[in-house]
Amino acid sequence: MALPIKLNPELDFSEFAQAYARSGFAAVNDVLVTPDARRLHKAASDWAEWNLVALIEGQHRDFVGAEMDRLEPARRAPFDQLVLREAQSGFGYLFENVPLYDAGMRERLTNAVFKAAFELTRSAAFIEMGRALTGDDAITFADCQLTRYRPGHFLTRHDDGVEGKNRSAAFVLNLTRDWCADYGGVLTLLDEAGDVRAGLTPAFNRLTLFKVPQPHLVSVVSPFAKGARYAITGWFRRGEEPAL
Ligand SMILES: O=C(O)CCC(=O)C(=O)O
Ligand SMILES: [Fe+2]
Repeated sequence: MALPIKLNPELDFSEFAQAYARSGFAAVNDVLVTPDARRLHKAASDWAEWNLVALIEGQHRDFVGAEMDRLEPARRAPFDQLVLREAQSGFGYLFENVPLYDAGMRERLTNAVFKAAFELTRSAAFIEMGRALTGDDAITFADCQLTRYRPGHFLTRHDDGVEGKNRSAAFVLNLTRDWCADYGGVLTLLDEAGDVRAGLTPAFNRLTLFKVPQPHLVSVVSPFAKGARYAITGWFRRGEEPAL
């Protein structure tokens, strides 16, 4: 069992709650105790068993990331074409993940640090933080995944509103180091006209929270990005937690 991963006890959420109420989003720096954020970043950057997830012909698909990396270019190209076609036609994505919530709930997380991160998102302190930041006392639980975006990965415009999921707010606990906007992977919030309301460049140990539904995207990671964009992304949800 790894040590727990803890929220920074020095944070006062009230000023962020005001920003959230005013603009529908807020960014909280240093959200985790720093050594815990470092531990999580190290576990993610050492991890070799990522799923590659993509939307293909309207279906969510999961692949073994390491196997996809080993494909010869001629065999990989048709896959990439399908992924790009999806993005052209409206909604598409390509990135890697560890399904923290789905695997955690089934007790299938093998990595002790990821398990500690899952436990954090199950804790009363985490749900309390969601309530305090959003002002939504109806929040009862959170679900999430760990994600890695490498060059060429993206998530096109969508609003996170899914019938029956009761999502109050989306959160992105960013764990990316040594990044800048030029590298892409920017969480981009849009207005109704499609103009950019806010661009949140990946930053280590920063939590971004935004109201659902709200149009947003993760910009494509550039070919010259160094390293990868790591984040735990998920939702604070209302009501009864669905059975597995
Ligand atoms: O990683 C992010 O910044 C946002 C991810 C997102 O929008 C989603 O998973 O729905
Ligand atoms: Fe989203």
